[in-house]
Amino acid sequence: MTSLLSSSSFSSASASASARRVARGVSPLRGSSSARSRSSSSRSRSAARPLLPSLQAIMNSSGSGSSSSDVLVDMQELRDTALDAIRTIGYSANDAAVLLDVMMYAQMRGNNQGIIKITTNGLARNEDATPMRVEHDTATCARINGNREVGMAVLYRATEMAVQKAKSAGVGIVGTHNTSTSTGALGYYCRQAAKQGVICLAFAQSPEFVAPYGSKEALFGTNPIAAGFPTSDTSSPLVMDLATSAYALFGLLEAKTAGRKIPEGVAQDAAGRVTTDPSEVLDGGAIRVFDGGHKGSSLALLVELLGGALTNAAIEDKKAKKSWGNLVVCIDPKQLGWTADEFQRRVDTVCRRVKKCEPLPDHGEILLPGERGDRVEDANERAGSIEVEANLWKDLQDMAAKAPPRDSADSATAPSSIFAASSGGMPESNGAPSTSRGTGKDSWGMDTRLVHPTDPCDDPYAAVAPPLYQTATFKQPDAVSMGPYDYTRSGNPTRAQLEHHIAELEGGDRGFAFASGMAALTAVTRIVRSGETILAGDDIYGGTSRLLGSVLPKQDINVVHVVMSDLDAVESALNKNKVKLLMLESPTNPRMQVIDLQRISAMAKKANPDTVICVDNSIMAPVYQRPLDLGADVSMTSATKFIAGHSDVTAGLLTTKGKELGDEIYFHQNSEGTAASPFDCWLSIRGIKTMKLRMDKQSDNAMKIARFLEKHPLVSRVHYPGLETHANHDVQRRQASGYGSLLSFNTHDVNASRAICEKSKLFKITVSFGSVSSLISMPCFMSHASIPAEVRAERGLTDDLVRISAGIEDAEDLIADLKEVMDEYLMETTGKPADVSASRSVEELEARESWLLERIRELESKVKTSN
Ligand SMILES: N[C@@H](CCSC[C@H](N)C(=O)O)C(=O)O
Repeated sequence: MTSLLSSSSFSSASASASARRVARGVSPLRGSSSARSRSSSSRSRSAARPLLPSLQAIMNSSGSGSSSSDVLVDMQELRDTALDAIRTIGYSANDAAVLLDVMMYAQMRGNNQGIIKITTNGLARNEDATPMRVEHDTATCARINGNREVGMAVLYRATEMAVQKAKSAGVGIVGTHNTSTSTGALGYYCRQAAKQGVICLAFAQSPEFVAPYGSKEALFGTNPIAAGFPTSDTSSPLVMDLATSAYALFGLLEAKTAGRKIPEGVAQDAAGRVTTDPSEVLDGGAIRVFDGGHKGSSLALLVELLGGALTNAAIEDKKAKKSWGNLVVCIDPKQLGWTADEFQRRVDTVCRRVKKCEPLPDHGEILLPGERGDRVEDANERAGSIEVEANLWKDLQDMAAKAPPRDSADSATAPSSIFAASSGGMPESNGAPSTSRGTGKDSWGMDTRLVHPTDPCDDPYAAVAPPLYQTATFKQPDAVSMGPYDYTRSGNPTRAQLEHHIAELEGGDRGFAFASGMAALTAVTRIVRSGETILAGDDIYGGTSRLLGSVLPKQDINVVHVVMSDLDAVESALNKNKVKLLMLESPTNPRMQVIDLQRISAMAKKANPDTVICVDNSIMAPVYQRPLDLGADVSMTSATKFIAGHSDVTAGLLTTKGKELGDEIYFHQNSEGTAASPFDCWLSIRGIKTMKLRMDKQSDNAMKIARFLEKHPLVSRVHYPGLETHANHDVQRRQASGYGSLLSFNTHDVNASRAICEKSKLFKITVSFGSVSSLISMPCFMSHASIPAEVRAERGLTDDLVRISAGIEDAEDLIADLKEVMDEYLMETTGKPADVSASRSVEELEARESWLLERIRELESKVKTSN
């Protein structure tokens, strides 16, 4: 999948093309170079006053401190090594690719925001990070809570969203807050956006280092502003990127480390006197604004307001609060009446005129903003290699050597899209509910669409809460003609309201409400005739497994199971069998495998265009995933779960594409009397309105629980698509916009699992999921008990598996509840407290060992930082 922002001129493809021009490997360089002088000072150790951890780390970066030379590194090798090094920090393949792309932009241009961040702890992952969340979203604006995720990934996402909004609504304004790591060179984001044909402005607010004009006190960050303008050379927009400070913070740190002075007039000491001693600046002094006057101060204030006040970032005590903000503004020039070409030509004209201005006698060529960096980048690209400071390169290689083996996803050195669907290079069918919209009803976001369904019943009293038509029959106009409804089995206005709403939410042609999820799935199987074949996964809900294994074979329907996460196996099963119905779940119930819905749907249609693809979407629901957009023909969401949300309804909703399929499903719903009751529909209509609020909270809780479980010695494996360690974490990020409330885990000890379920106080032992209350179950004895034991064993579904559906309680209470029970069990069975490893199986010990190694790495990096 190509990202909206991934068309960088130094993407891995172009880098590898140039890389072919030089021999792989490194060679020492002689003589000086700007790259060398930029990086050499970072080798020295120095005890700076504690600043931001990443900046402190830069000062402490490894190396001998003796003289060294730069080395010439093949570009592709640098990218590969840097990517591996980033992976050791624990980022997902996609995040790692984003970070690499942002830093390589700087590295290639000789800017100090490059890969040194990797080896100097500048990308340290935050322990408390949870997935960033779009917490406010309209057609033109959005605000992202970075949830302490890495700054570059958050700003990347914000830029994607701003571009999308600008393309669909003319303007896109996206703010971010709650990140406290560097966003790298701001120009990167503006360039990527401008390559998409929009004007982009970016503002980054950061902690207190710069004094307002006339003041002693540091209040502003270096507060850069960047802008990108599309030009007629679409691969090379005009990009400007300027700090509003007179001197870069990094430069100050470098000067201190190297024992150098800083230029006169760029900074002041604690008393506000101009100083050239970097230590005095760092010791209670401040950097000055770039012009040392009120204009620079006004621009720094502008960034503080746009990047901080507007975005919900910290605006006081910023160093301690660690919530920095960014704002991205994208404007489609078409909004001012230009075609793309016309505007680009106008930008060219202005730039040409600037370039042609007669220089002052003592001034050489007039350069446009970014032109010097462009030239360095071009030269590096042409050479296919780049100078890297020797110690930095060694540190990077040492880190990379510890990277786990790559799988195919890890090999991508250009980022794929993160979450939001985009029109610029991402397939239209991305199943994550779109965050970019135009105007009008079709353009509304999910929160709005949940609350404002179209009313197909045209209620004469315009009741805000739709009426409940609790009636079995409807009086007819006369004995020989029929009104819109006659009998509730055949149709009911309350049901019609729900059916219409689910079709709107899933993006289908027709919706149906059934008495249960199983009734809905059974109706779908009615399209399969005797002798035809259904292909299904092997990790599937027990009820579906029973339908496929014990009901349909009685009608001579063939059922083939395949490991759905194995795409080769799926392809071969699709080619070997003429599949009439393909039944998928993603994530799967109960082991939370993520299935690539888009790829499998495409494979199925290629093998047989008549195959009907049905996805059980109950775990994600349309709030997080829209299977029809990913190529499915039918989507089923159990209304018992998140839709109704309060464990008080049993119902199942189907959405179909196309008239023929819809008519056939309706025929069976009516003929077999499997529709949902009006009251269940009414409760579901009511539940839908708060669904996203609930699901977001439940997902946050699930993530926190998953992270807790991951580290508990009683747990051998956690299955949750939100964890970076999940095999298909990236597929989940691509096809869905959340991770959901459901997770499962193994203990390899049925008694331990039982104790957890039975002794916890806040988790109710029940089947089902999606309730406001947290639920816990042992699938093999409960939801999946109908699958024969030998089939479960064959599928690797073990008795010790525990499934949790996180509710909306306080995460801290839920975790404390689990912790108490789990620690107690360990104590009782091993006589040792929870943090002492009990006698365990080889697999458990291996899992424990990797966890311990990970902890050691973390501690080592902390020690390195505080040295
Ligand atoms: N006794 C029921 C089990 C229902 S499980 C409900 C739900 N879909 C889940 O996954 O928990 C049965 O036999 O079907």
